[in-house]
Amino acid sequence: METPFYLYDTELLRQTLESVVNESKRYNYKVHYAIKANYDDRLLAIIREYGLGVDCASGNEVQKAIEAGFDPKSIVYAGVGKRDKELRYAIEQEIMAINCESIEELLVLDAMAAEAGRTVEVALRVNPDIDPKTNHCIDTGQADSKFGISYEEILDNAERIRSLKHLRIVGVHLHIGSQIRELHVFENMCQKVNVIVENLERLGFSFRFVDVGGGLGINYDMPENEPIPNFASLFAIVHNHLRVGDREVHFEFGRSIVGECGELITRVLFNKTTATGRKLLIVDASMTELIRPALYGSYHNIENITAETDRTDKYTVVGTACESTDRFDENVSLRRSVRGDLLTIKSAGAYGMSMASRYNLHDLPGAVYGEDLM
Ligand SMILES: Cc1ncc(COP(=O)(O)O)c(C=O)c1O
Ligand SMILES: N[C@@H](CCCC[NH3+])C(=O)O
Repeated sequence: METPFYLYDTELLRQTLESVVNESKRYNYKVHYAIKANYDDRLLAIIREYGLGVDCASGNEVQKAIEAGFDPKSIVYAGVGKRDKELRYAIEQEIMAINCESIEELLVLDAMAAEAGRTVEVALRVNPDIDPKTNHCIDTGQADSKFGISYEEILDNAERIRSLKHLRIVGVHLHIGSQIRELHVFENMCQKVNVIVENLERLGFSFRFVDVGGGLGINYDMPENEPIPNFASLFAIVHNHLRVGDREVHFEFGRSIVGECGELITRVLFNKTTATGRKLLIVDASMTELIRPALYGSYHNIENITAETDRTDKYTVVGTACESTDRFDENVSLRRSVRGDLLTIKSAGAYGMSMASRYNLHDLPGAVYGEDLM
């Protein structure tokens, strides 16, 4: 296989899915997979075997999930800016719920549902105003965020929302952010959700489910120490703090399902030293295969997997794209690396391939699956 390529440990994916399914069963929680994290066909086929639903962020993602064999009734669709054709497609497919993120979207959807002669099941995506203590680039539930409708705006419009004849408001949805490692944040989230749900039900809403989103973080620093994320702890927090009544509880995990099972394999092209003395290791991958370091300053653990020496050097690992932020890490200690060596960039299964681009007309990377190597 030509480098760079993604290598997926399908056995680890299966173990991760087993863990999330077994832990969620204890409380009867329903788990959706956030397909934006990685929509590779082979991975989707495995995820489907474990009975997860799908959380989508575009009409094309809904279509992909349906083509991959997921039951439309197990698909939810959120997004601040759904185009008319995407809303119409979701109505047609009769998915589990369209998660609306503005009052205007609710009004437009109601009119479209009327036109289609349907009643559409909807969840209100609430912005709970919570600091998820993660990288600010990937938080989604603070007051000023573009995501969700503020609780106050829902209260002000409660009557109007309830009067929409072609929508059945069946759920409350929220997602406070991604790569959350401080799990106590979810405790605050549950307390806010309790107030929101109970007050809205007092106003006459009746919710079949509460969807608390995804966000469970993975261990980018030391992936070997924690290959499977701690679903049990998150579920226990939600169990202890969310007042559920007879409502279903749904989750939407992306990174925690596929993050650790993928790595990006890249080859060293050149060594060079800048005039300031910085040792650059130029590899054949770039931000076009894995944009997270360039986009958010995110850290991924890197290792030289073919070096023949144990002596190390400090490198700045940079990619081939014509952008100065195209670097994977700075001042990283690696076994002494020469042209032709292979490096692995770890924990790249989520938001790696799915965010790849063809900038500089780069080819998209291929994929290799562990189960084919046995
Ligand atoms: C609405 C929604 N649900 C689920 C997810 C999945 O999040 P994560 O990959 O952090 O589990 C995201 C992405 O952050 C999202 O925006
Ligand atoms: N793509 C992001 C997270 C955003 C997830 C979707 N809201 C990442 O790589 O961390």
